[in-house]
Amino acid sequence: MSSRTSAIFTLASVTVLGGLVAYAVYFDYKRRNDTEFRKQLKKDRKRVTKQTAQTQEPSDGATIEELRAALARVRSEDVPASAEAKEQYFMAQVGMGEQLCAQGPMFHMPAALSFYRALRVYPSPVELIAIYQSTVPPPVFKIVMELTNLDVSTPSSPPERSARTHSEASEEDETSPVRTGPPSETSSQEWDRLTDPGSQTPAVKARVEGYYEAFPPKSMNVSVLPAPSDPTKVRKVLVVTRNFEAGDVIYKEQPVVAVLDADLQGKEAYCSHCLRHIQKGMAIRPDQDRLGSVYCSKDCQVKAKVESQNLLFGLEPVLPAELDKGMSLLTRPQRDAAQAKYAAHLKSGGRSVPLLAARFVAKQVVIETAKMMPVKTGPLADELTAASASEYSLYDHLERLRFVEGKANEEGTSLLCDVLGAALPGLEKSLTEERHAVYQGKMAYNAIGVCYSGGRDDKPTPTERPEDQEHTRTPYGTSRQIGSGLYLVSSYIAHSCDPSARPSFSSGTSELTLIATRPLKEGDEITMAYVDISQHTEETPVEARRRRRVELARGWRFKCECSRCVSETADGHESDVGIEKDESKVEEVVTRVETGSGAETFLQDPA
Ligand SMILES: C[S@@+](CC[C@H](N)C(=O)[O-])C[C@H]1O[C@@H](n2cnc3c(N)ncnc32)[C@H](O)[C@@H]1O
Repeated sequence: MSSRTSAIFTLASVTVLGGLVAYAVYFDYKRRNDTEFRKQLKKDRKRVTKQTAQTQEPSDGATIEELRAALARVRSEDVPASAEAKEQYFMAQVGMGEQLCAQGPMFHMPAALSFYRALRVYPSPVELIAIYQSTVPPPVFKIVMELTNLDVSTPSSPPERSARTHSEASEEDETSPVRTGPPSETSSQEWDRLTDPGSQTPAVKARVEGYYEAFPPKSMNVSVLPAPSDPTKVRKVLVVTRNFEAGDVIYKEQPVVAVLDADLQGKEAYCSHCLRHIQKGMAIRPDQDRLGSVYCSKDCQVKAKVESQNLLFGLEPVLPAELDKGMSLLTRPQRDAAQAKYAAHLKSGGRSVPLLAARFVAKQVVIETAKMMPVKTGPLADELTAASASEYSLYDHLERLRFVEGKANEEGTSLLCDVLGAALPGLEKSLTEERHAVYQGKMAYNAIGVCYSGGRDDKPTPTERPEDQEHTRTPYGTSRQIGSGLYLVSSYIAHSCDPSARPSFSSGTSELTLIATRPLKEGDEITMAYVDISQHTEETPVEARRRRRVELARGWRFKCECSRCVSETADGHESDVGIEKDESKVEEVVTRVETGSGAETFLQDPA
């Protein structure tokens, strides 16, 4: 390969990878939810096909060496084993291929590779080749066929389905595989049927229905079940799957992301990663850290860096050296400037939710990037290998969580997008203002306060109005917490003023230990107190009840219906708590797939 071609490939591969990761994080969401987006894709595809046909462009001049190298790479990749995983992989690869095609001739090779990967797992390859033939731009289709030919003719080829694909295809179609002109309407419809997960094929349905079989893991002794009071089955409760005595540990859970409270950032008292208390003089402070993070150990420093800190606030390459090839040096000034602005924005806001959401986005990117690397190395190798093997992504987990819509923040989204795009061009496409608002809404609604050893009593008194203050779920009171985290399983625990369990942070870190507060029988619901439910010395019982109910209404926008409130309010002392009905919701797509209904049946009202 000439040095010029090689340089173009380096640039393209970095951009393409950024685009692919962005795809993995965002594109699937759009394709599932947004018909306009799908229409636009179809238009882009037609436009590119037409342009290509008019210019009679050859197939990008991929040499046999380049094709061989590409084929070897694809062959070395694992193919998912289960039918569901194959379907998911298929849809992801076709989606990537479509997106890459729409970006023009420079992306024909990576586009063809995506379509070729999809072909390897599709149960009816002949049918798929026929569809490719009429829907994929001819130069891309030509590369797909060249790869297929090469696969069949190369002796070391493993006995994969692609060989069958080619021979069957040859038998069926002896004419030139390349047709010109835009795809027909019929083929577009076929394409949409195949690639639209909303079409609810049996495998997609099984995957959706199987989610709460696989999650939470059986070892955690809990299950997520439809709330008995909800006929739509969209509302969920967490129940124990075996008996427990009062004081027993039900499970332990690590946060997906956690942050220190803003006033503790930059101090040397707590670890910015695991939130552990740090003895005086023992903090590890990296040379350059825009947020002033400190760590209790080298291990925490490295984990934080890999999970999100480098992407958001560091200047080291985001990709492995063989892919980065010096690109990170070129993008360094732009990255530096974007991060400085974003860090200043976060510091001036002084809130936890934007940082929790940014860390969540970064962690998704890290996992999706790792999925594209055949070998996982480094401090998160085990976690990344498990995440890659799992049928469900972080996105699947977050998508199902309840939330209250937050306000979009144009500046925050644009600054975070600048950081992402400067680190990996194309990545900025993974976030829109609307998605960012949903991420933040979910963090705000589900985060649990981390508090151990009685908590602290030096938190500055908030200056915002009570309804504007950040609330986390904690029976110890937000003012005592040192930080907060998003816990995927514990997010399903409902509130009760007479809870059956309590979160404990007895390890002195952000690891949550759930303890039974009374004997629990298999199938009993787990509840915890989201707020301080004790009666303070200066309060009457009625005042204490009103305080906790108002706090719940302000923070989580629901009117508490726990058994204690129901029995206590039966005395006629219920006063207005500032809300009439539950304002929380799940995303439309969740209701749609879980109830098997159309969007019009989306229920925002509580059961
Ligand atoms: C963090 S989620 C808990 C899981 C949720 N039930 C679900 O369906 O995914 C909190 C939501 O559960 C419901 N909820 C929890 N505790 C409640 C209570 N004591 N009274 C009424 N609704 C409650 C409210 O809809 C609230 O918005």
